[in-house]
Amino acid sequence: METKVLSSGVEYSNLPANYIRPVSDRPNLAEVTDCDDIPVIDLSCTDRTELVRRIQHACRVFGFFQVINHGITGGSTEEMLKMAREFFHLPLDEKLKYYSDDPTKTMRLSTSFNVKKETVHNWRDYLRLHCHPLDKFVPDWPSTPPSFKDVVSTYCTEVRELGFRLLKAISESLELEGDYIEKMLGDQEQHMAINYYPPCPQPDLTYGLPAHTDPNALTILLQDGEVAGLQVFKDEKWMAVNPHPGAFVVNIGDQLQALSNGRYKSIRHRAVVNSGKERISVASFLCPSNEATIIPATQNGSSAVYRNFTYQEYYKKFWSRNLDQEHCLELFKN
Ligand SMILES: O=C(O)CCC(=O)C(=O)O
Ligand SMILES: [Fe+2]
Repeated sequence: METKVLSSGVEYSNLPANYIRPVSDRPNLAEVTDCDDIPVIDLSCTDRTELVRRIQHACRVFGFFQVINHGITGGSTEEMLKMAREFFHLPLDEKLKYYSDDPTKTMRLSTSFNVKKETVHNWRDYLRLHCHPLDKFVPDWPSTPPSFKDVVSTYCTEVRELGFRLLKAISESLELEGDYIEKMLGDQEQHMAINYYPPCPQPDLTYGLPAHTDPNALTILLQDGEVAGLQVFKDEKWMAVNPHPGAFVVNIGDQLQALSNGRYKSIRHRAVVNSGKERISVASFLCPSNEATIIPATQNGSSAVYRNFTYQEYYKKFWSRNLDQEHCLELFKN
């Protein structure tokens, strides 16, 4: 690769060899169907029982859902996407000040997934930020574009609040006390991945992000309103989750799969790229505190599917592997 990141201004007419997947591991875009049935849940629903029932159904059957009327204004999400776009359009030298391939860094621009470990790269750049507590991390965030810190920290605060509302409803949907999950996860960390997928000369040969599950507790994804790319694995098929106006895509991460004792699933998903348009997505991850012990909530005398573990232990294992290996939770089974 000529430069460390893809968003360097270089236009590629062919996919560089180190992005080409083997034939057995390509996206088969012609076989992907549109997913019309990922639940769209209206959070302004005043019938709590009904709302919790919908969330329960979505988590059990899909592990994924979308939320609308979630209380975050369109202005805030538009600003967030605009900031993301402006950041990746900065001159290369300006961006490279933030570059690192060390996954332990709390703020870094990087590319692909884990450049030091992987053999085939992914057609993605990303800016990864730790976001909680904000006053600890914001000073280190990019100072260009000038309003980046303000816009992104406002967005982070709003998303965190939304995440806690969702965790409460998810707790209730598991027939646990409303604050059960929050208590178990401790002082939750919040990380953000601002993903930038440039137009790709041969999108059928590579991925933006290959199939993976999210290692954290809950993910709240803001998708580009115009350009699709997210796909979920459902009923043995890949399905496209096309952008829904004003919606966030929410998914259960590995920690909620473990905490729910496997009742809710952390579903495999991936991002594909396209030849015509850049795509942006902003993933906000709520993560247990490092010291939190994840204990499966068994029900009616059932036995625990997973052993107890700390998030620190899990996260270390997750980052030591490749993204496309078996589900990391398999290694924590009883
Ligand atoms: O870009 C997307 O739609 C998916 C991003 C994602 O799955 C992630 O950042 O973990
Ligand atoms: Fe993900």
